Amino acid sequence: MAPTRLSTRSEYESFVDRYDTFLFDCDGVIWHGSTVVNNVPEVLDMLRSRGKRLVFVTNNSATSRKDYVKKFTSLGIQASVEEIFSSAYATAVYLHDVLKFDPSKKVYVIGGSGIRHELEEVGITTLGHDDLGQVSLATLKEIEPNAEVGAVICGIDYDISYRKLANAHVNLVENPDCLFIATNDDRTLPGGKHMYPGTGSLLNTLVYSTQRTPLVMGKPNTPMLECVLKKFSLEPARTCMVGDRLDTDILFGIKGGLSTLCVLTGVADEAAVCSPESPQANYYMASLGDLSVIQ
Ligand SMILES: O=C(O)[C@H](O)[C@H](O)COP(=O)(O)O
Ligand SMILES: [Mg+2]
Repeated sequence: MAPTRLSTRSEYESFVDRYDTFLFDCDGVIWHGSTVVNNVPEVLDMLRSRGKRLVFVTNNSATSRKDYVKKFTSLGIQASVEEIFSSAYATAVYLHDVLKFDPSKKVYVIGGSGIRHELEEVGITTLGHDDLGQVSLATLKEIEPNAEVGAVICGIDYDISYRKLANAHVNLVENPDCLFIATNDDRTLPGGKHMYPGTGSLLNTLVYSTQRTPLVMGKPNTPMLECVLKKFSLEPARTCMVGDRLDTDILFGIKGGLSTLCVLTGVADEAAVCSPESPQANYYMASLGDLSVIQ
C-alpha cells in the first residue's frame, strides 16, 4: 500500500490530532549532519504547544544523550535527556539491565564518545578509543586478545583504524565467550549532500573477518524497540514514528504497531517510499517542515 501523501493544512491538522506521541528519527529528519532541516524547530514547537510528547530515537551512536541535548540546543530545538533514545543508550541499557554484564569485565569499543559515555554511566569500563596508532607487520604481533574484555561493541566510528579492527577481531575470534554487539547496522550515513558509509558498513568488516554474527540493538531491531516501548509506555494507536528510511525507521514503527510518517528531505527516495511493497495503513508521507503551516 502506498503512503498517504499529506500536503494540505487540513490534512496536517487531522494527522497531528490523531496522535499523542511522536517518535522522531534524527539523521535525515531533524538534521543532516549539523544542519537543521528547514522549519523543523517550528514544527516541534507547534507539537509541544499542542501537548504532544516528543521522543528522539536515533541509531547514531556517536554522541551521548547529554551531548545530543547540546546539539539540539545549538540548533534551536528544546530537548531533554529523557526524551533522547540513542542506539548507544539502548546498548548500555541492554548490556547492564538485560545481559547483566559483569562489571569486572571491560568492553572493547569501535565507536565514538557516545558509546563510551553511556557505558560509563552504567558503570562499564571501555577500551579502544585511543587505538589509533599505525600498525605494521612487525608490530602486528603486539595485538593480543585481552582476557578482561567481555564484549566488543561496534558503532559509527569516524576514527576507524586497522589497529581497532585487529583488536576487536582477536578478542572475538580467540575468546568465543566475548559478546559481539552492534549499536545498529545502517548501511549508510546521511551527511547532507551525500550518503557515506554507515555503521553497518564498518560492522561488516568484522562480521566477514570473524565469521561471527553480532546482536544488533538499533532500529528496526527488537532490543531498541522493546526498550522504547517500555520506557515511554507507548500507546501504539496514539503514537507515530517519523523517519527517513524504510528499512530502519518505518520498519521499526511497523514492528511496534505504530503509525508511520516517512519524510522526504532529500534522503528517502520518493520512489522507494512509495514502492508497492510499502507497508500498511496509517502510513503517511510528507515534508516535515511543511507542517509548520499549522500553529
Ligand atoms: O550509520 C549510522 O549509524 C546511521 O546512518 C545513522 O547514524 C542513523 O541515524 P538516525 O537516522 O537513526 O538518526
Ligand atoms: Mg535517519
